[in-house]
Amino acid sequence: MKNLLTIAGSDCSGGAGIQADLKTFAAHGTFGMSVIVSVVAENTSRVISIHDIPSQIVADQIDAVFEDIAVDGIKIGMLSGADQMRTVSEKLRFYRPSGVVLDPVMVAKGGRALMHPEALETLKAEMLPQAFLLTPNIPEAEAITGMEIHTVKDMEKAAVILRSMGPRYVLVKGGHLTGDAVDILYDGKDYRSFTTERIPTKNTHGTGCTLSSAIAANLANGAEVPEAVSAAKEYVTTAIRHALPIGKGHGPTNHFYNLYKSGGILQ
Ligand SMILES: Nc1ncnc2c1ncn2[C@@H]1O[C@H](COP(=O)(O)OP(=O)(O)OP(=O)(O)O)[C@@H](O)[C@H]1O
Ligand SMILES: Cc1ncc(CO)c(N)n1
Repeated sequence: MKNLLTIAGSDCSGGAGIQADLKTFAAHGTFGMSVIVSVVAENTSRVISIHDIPSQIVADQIDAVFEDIAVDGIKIGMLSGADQMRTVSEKLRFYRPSGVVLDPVMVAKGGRALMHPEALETLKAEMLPQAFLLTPNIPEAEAITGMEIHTVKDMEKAAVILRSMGPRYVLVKGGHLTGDAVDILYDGKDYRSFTTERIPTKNTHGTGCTLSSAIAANLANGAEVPEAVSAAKEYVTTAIRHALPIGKGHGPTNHFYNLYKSGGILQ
């Protein structure tokens, strides 16, 4: 069994962040571990408050994992500020894990910032060069590149700019456009698009976290990048199709349907 680590924020309502990542890891038959960078008091409707864990405790959590357990795959999600980014970046340079999937989380579905806007330059300088695969959604890709994205062609242009900032692969997610849900993967040479029909639902809390964790798990389980993305896209689509209508806002993705499908749950 492979060991997967998520470095991200905690969503107490269970739909996004660390909680979505650990559920996704388990559904992929991997052993999930977590380094909590921020505790977010949030639910399907709103973010109430954000408490950043002190940098030393973030660093200690990373040491605790790496000094003891082989890390086969890693996903990085919400990093609220420049301090958190510098701490994580320093530890990545020290431990040099391979296959870092970086989801540059900036804003929650309800609109509240999960990353301080002043940290954008640190994200670019410290984090992007360490990413094997970067998975921005449209607003994140716009913020990092400074360009507007309205079409799949724009997504391709943004992917080129993003890749020039360091990551080996870029996956621009099209969840925020209209029409089919199209994601674009760029490897420096070719584009590959991953397309599914848009599911008419408001229950999309945690889709990005689910997708990036599924990619990290698939990579650790031995898939090549296009196959890892393709299988993760299928995973998140199933998780959205069966998303749970719980809470008053954007309900969470459903990991259990994927488990039923894979035979991981016997009934
Ligand atoms: N309504 C939908 N139907 C089908 N697929 C969707 C839908 N919404 C998003 N997706 C897909 O879900 C994945 C996550 O994309 P999205 O753009 O929603 O990420 P995100 O905004 O980072 O999510 P998060 O809310 O976790 O921050 C992508 O593969 C995207 O194409
Ligand atoms: C902790 C956390 N990470 C990521 C997201 C984005 O979905 C969220 N809402 N909360």
